[in-house]
Amino acid sequence: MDRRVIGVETEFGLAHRPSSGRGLPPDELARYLFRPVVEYGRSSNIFIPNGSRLYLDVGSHPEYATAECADLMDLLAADRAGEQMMHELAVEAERRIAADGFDGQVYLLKNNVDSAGNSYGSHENYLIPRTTHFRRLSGILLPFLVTRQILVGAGRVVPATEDREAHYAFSQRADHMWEGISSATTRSRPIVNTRDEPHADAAHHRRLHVIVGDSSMSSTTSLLRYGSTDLVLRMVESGVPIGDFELENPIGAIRHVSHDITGKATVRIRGGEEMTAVQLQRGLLQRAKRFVAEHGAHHEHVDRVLELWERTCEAVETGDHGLIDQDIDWAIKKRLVEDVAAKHGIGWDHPRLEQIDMAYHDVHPQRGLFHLLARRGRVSSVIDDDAVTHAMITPPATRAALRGEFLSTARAYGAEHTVDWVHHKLTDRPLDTIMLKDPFAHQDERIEALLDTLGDRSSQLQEQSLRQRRAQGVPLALTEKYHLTAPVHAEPPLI
Ligand SMILES: Nc1ncnc2c1ncn2[C@@H]1O[C@H](COP(=O)(O)OP(=O)(O)OP(=O)(O)O)[C@@H](O)[C@H]1O
Ligand SMILES: [Mg+2]
Repeated sequence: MDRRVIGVETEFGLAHRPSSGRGLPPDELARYLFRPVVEYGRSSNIFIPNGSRLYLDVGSHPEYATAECADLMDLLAADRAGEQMMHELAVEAERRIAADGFDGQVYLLKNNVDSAGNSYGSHENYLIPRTTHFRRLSGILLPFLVTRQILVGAGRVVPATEDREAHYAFSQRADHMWEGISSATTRSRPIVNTRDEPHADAAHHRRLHVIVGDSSMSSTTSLLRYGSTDLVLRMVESGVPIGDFELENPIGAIRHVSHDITGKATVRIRGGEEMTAVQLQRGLLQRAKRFVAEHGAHHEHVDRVLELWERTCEAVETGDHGLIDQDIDWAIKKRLVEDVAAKHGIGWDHPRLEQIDMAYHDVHPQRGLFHLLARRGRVSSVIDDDAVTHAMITPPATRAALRGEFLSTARAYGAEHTVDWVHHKLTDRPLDTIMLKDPFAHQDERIEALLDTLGDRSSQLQEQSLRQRRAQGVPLALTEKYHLTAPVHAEPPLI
């Protein structure tokens, strides 16, 4: 596929720490957090003007699903916009909690395990052609994903268990995966989910749902994560020979690899050969480089992706993690934790280090340790703050742009409406439900015509500036794009 849309869903960890006593129970806290969302959309499961979805499931992990993005930089900005959005909701929740006579701070963590060992996800969605041979896809994709954690894992301080000392692992999610490929997401936690819900024209496309990833704090890590996976998919789709890396036991392998930070752990390829994760990744990287040399780069960041991929393999292989400790989440956090351990003369089993691990993922721009390192210039970045602010209120140039425009316009006119990834409906015109099955199409005459039924948009709608939107008194992502300049149904003139 020449172009691909990608979207990422992130579930966040949530906690309340009052100055004394126990915090609010998780479900109550989640309800506080989502109150502005419910006030905005009368539901805790809504689409918002930047084209994304905010969602509170039965549990208490708020979820943000980015809009479908056709450009990697848009995806990274949309992902970071979700963090910023969650932060603004947390600030508002703290204010409301205080107004109700409680105190304490609200913590939102972009990680994948809480202190009780529960896991929550960061799911990737890739548009793929329906013609992709699923057996071939899984034969290459599974080994890639099982070992991808050495490139883009978020790192984890693992406390001691009966049979293992405390140590540092590549991944947060690895221990929580139970199956290679399956159609269930929650019960069996597969690495790749095959539920067939393409949110596109089912005759031509599928949506590949990757469940295995750790959430990324570093945008450089994100670039490598989505960029390398996209390249592997392109190779599969184009049918070039990639070699046989199929694993004998993917679930055994994913844990084994995660817990050996030396990178020496081997996995068995079906048929007998043993390989380290680095050897396997290097094998795929060599093929990806050859593929790019032969077919050309399909976007401007391909060289950077390949360079990061290579450098990270090198760092794991040589043990010289300094090569990537500004770029790759597990290595950035490992260095941070090691610095603290050295300063205080404590070992991996010290609870303080688990706290540092958690605090790395705190989305609070002042309190979070990743953000602290960013302010000190200790980590690299591939997107800037303005792009993130922009992405909070602006959909990417895909079908999401139509979704955002539809929502913002209907809201300005006070017209009841419903949208999802594909459907657009004004409640009082149910027969005109519009389906947008092409995720790339960001213009559509049917949407324009439907919105025209609401009024003369060019004379009646005024777009709000960023400053005006910030002054609306709600989290930025939930502000109105348009202001209605004149009443729509004017009184009939008096004769
Ligand atoms: N055609 C598509 N191809 C790839 N990704 C898509 C496509 N359409 C939408 N997406 C992305 O897929 C994700 C869907 O998120 P959503 O949480 O709604 O789905 P889900 O995980 O299947 O549902 P749930 O979380 O309710 O189980 C979003 O990030 C969105 O941008
Ligand atoms: Mg989801």
